[in-house]
Amino acid sequence: MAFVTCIAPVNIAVIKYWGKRNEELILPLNDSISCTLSTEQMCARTTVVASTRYNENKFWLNGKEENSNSPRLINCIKDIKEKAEKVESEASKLNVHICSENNFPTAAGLASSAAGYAALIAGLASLYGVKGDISAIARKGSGSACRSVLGGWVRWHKGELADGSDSIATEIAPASHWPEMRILILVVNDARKKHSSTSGMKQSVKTSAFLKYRVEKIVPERTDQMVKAIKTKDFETFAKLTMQDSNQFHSTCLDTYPPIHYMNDTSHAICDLVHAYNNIKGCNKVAYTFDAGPNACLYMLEQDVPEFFTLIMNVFPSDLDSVEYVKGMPLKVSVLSEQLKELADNYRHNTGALKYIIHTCVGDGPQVLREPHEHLLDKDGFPCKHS
Ligand SMILES: Nc1ncnc2c1ncn2[C@@H]1O[C@H](COP(=O)(O)OP(=O)(O)OP(=O)(O)O)[C@@H](O)[C@H]1O
Ligand SMILES: C[C@@](O)(CCOP(=O)(O)OP(=O)(O)O)CC(=O)O
Repeated sequence: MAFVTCIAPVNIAVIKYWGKRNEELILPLNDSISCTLSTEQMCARTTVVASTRYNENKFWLNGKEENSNSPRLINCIKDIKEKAEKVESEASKLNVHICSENNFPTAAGLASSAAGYAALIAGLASLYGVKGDISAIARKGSGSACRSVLGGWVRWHKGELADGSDSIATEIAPASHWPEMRILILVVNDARKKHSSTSGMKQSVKTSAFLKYRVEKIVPERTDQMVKAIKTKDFETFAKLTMQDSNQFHSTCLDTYPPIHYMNDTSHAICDLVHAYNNIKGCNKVAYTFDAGPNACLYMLEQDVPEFFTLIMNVFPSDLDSVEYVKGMPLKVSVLSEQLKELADNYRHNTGALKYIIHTCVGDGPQVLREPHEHLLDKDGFPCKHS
């Protein structure tokens, strides 16, 4: 029995995917662009094993057995096996046991499905010796997952073909291209969200005329501008486009009937604080973006992190000790100017408005882990006691 364990990253879109033209093949209405986050802080870890001894596929997620017959999982396994047959992989004829864990909240609008399906498909591809593009298969698990099979800055092309074979992800620039880029995730709520992205976007496609306008008129131009801003490392433009696109995505949700609200009062307060801070600094130093949940993902350059982090700590005080409140890469505090102290006083929230903060950076795509102790399945193919 060959075991493969793979870790895969989260990605956060700066041009959002919202709306499908084909539900089954998961084909989007528009191109989208994302940044892959480092797996050092947030990742899905998945172990896969194939054996003649298994009479069915099995799947465990975060220690609990899940349905292994969901159409998305079945489609992904079928597609990767078809590719594996072409390279005459013997293992591809067998059933598989899959065990996965996320080291961050699942289904809370922090892209767990993206990291999870990327880890699964990258793991199966390694098990079966499949080479070449795997983004089109990951896409069938969850649309945004196709962007997590690559590192750095990634574009998911909507594609034109009816079979979806050209709806794939490609790299705009590797993680090393913009090494100063940092990401602060402000976790407002890490509970499972009420409206899934899948059902939310379906309702938007059905009812929002604004979505049609966004897809036809706004995104094509904005995507080109975003590619240029990333390639030239133009933070000012990158930040403006990122915030505008997040706002437009959430406006589309509001234009959906019945309306969908993913952001809450704390999320809106974070937007206001970012704009007030940028205003004081005289340029865009920080950009926010929100996925299908209230949690803020803030992009900024390394040199600006200490000051903005100090401002956040003043605006959103916490009872937690610093290890619990601030996770990920180390963070330094700095001295605030009188003007920023006044800003903090004006925006101060009650203790506990933010649950915690994750500090991370741009990272690479999925990686296969070689050490046996890193597997989540034991020698018989069942979850290890510690997992
Ligand atoms: N590690 C994983 N392996 C396989 N599937 C996973 C994994 N993590 C999450 N999923 C699947 O993704 C579902 C959650 O997806 P959902 O889109 O609701 O939330 P999210 O991905 O965290 O948020 P969003 O896509 O809005 O950022 C889970 O219920 C599960 O089916
Ligand atoms: C708001 C988003 O995060 C939506 C992600 O949607 P999903 O990829 O989770 O949806 P499905 O394809 O139905 O699985 C924006 C984005 O990541 O581009």
